[in-house]
Amino acid sequence: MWLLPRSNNLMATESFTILVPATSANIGPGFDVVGLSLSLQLTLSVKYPLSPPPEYLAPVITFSGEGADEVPLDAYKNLTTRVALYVLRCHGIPIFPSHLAIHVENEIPFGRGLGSSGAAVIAGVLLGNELGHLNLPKERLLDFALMVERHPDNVTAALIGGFVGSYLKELDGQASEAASVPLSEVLPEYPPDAGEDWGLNPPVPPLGIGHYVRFGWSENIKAVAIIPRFELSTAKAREVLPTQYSRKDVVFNLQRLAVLTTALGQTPPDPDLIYEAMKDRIHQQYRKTLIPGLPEVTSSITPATHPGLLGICLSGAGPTILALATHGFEAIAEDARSIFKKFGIEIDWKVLEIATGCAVHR
Ligand SMILES: Nc1ncnc2c1ncn2[C@@H]1O[C@H](COP(=O)(O)OP(=O)(O)OP(=O)(O)O)[C@@H](O)[C@H]1O
Ligand SMILES: N[C@@H](CCO)C(=O)O
Repeated sequence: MWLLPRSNNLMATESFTILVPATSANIGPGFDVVGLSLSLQLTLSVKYPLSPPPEYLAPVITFSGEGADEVPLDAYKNLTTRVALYVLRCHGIPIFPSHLAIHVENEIPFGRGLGSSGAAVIAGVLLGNELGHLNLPKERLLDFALMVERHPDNVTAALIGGFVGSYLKELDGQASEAASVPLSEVLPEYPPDAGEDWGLNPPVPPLGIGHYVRFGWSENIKAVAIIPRFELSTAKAREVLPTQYSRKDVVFNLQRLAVLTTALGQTPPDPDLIYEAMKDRIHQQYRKTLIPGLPEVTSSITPATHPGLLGICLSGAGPTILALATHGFEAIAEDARSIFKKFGIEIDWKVLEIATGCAVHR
């Protein structure tokens, strides 16, 4: 019988790749309700030895692409690994495997309304699920994601893929108490050598927080992402929103959203129906103070002036503008560039496909 030398055993590694798409939330009237997965990816390549050397080594993260110059590489500060640790700790696993190496390649710009944080959260939930061999179903993965990112639109679309609508279940007393724990407690920044307190009693998510459905999507429709070269945090873009709305404005959005969820699945898509159905009165008008040029871009670029355009709106919390179109992409984007330029804002633009949801490859 041949025995493998010990050094070969040390080389045996567990490795897998996690892929999560960008997302655009709201699509006009569906504030905190609908999301669309887009063909920009967050990719994690994960590796660790099956028989590590005896001395524990904390995870090493390397990062390339969008956000590389600002993202924390300490696993106890990085959003993705903190979420993974939260999932592990909820299952009684206090630490990452020793000698864990994670390389991140990121195409999703930070703080632009393209779901970078939602993708990071879903990547973290999937990472925890894989490292802990937890085998959690999608519904449970969503519960964990919703404990961290409390609006369901981005994370659900990143998890499920396509054009997705979701709602949060009203929770009973005890469950809603667990779900209302401050984020700082869900994701404490425990240093690797904290010793005694590994925080093994984090608030476990209540079961079945989020519920979703995927709508149809006409394959002729592409998304033009017009991306201003500045960041706007979701937190800041939510602070400017009112806490109460008039019945008129709520009905305005509900009417449009009801039409939009079916209209975007029809072939050929109808620009007259969709352009009006992508208008909003719940969030965009309040965010214009943070995004100079927003109303000018959304009102000047129409199906009449730009053949191929179906509708135009703020992507997520902004500042990216999302134009849905069947053709004429360059004219839409370049005219948006000229308008933004008048407000001193430079942009980049990309034509994106509607993507499938997240995936794990072993
Ligand atoms: N891949 C990542 N790894 C770690 N942290 C990330 C990653 N992507 C985003 N983040 C964190 O999320 C922050 C951006 O989140 P924010 O919610 O403000 O914007 P967004 O998710 O890009 O936009 P929106 O939610 O409107 O689509 C970044 O500044 C960074 O702290
Ligand atoms: N629905 C959220 C999306 C942010 O990612 C918002 O508009 O604030």
